[in-house]
Amino acid sequence: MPAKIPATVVTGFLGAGKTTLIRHMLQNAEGKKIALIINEFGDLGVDGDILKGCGEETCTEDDIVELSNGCICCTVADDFIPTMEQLLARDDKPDHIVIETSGLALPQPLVRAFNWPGISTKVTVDGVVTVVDGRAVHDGQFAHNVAAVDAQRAQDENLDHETPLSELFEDQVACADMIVVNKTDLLNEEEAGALTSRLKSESRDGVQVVKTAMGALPVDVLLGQGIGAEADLASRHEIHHHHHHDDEDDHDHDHDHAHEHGHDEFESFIVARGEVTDANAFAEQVADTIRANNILRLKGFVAVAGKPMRLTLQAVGPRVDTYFDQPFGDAARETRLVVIGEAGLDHAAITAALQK
Ligand SMILES: Nc1nc2c(ncn2[C@@H]2O[C@H](COP(=O)(O)OP(=O)(O)OP(=O)(O)O)[C@@H](O)[C@H]2O)c(=O)[nH]1
Repeated sequence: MPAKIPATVVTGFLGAGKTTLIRHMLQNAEGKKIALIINEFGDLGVDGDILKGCGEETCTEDDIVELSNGCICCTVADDFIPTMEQLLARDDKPDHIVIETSGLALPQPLVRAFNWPGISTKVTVDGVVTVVDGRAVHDGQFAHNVAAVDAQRAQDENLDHETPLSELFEDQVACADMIVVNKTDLLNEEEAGALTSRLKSESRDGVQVVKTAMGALPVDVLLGQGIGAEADLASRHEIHHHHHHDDEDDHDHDHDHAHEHGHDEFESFIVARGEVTDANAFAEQVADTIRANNILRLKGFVAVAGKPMRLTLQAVGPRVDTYFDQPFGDAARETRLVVIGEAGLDHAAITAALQK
């Protein structure tokens, strides 16, 4: 059976920076063929035009599909599923599918749609990325232009118009596998750090919170999370429960000290080593290293003593997946891992921890 095509769901309020982030991703796709499904919201197809205008080989007009029948979570069966089926029936299959939801759709019903027969065997949810307007959320407004969000809500009778924005926001956070705090150019270092800690405490365990401006995140950080969110719906509460975070003082302790004002840079480096004796123990060792060093992604191949096959290792946050993929053949039996994180990673400590 061919491998399932990974699909990333990008959610976040109007104006949070979803289109900006996706555009940056398409322009830096590094040869990945990405198909986009955009859920425009009864408007002029602006996002689609912006993205089609990006002029990259990797995003021809054919690769962009627009849904315009309103809120994606209300029209899953009529609109989203057929669109997805068409995309999957093409000869020229994408390497990755990115779905931009209109700002108000709850991601949960969309994720659930991936369990649909005919879809579930071909696609899997790679991860849900929630983009937040750092400035607006810090200020307790959630969106830059609250009036515009309200107007958007009023346009669609399918949408519940009563739920406060704060609760919709919490639903988006609860469903996220990665939270992108965008617009850090409008926050100072301390504000960005406080917001990051707050979002970490409000999201599920292991969810990554990354800061950026103009959505400028490496494709490797955004895509390839391999979460399989459709199988894990129960943990993504749709119904909002109030959590009390009265531990304001704690914020100082897990404060993320940004190394510079404005947006963070990312870096990656390679750690090589010889064979490992025990695959499971090594996976634990990798998870510990990730936790101790704030690593976003770690992936590569591992040589395990006595095994002719190489072990593929993929980690997103502390979640480490491994599988034997193919024989080493004539290739050197060595372990090579790529470590990705925000700039300032402790190369020496990480290398030592992985070479132990
Ligand atoms: N200052 C600042 N502005 C940004 C940043 N990212 C995006 N913007 C601007 O914010 C506005 C909204 O960005 P979009 O990417 O269109 O936001 P969106 O989430 O796609 O919004 P909709 O498609 O309208 O739901 C645009 O004018 C962007 O140029 C950022 O990091 N900093």
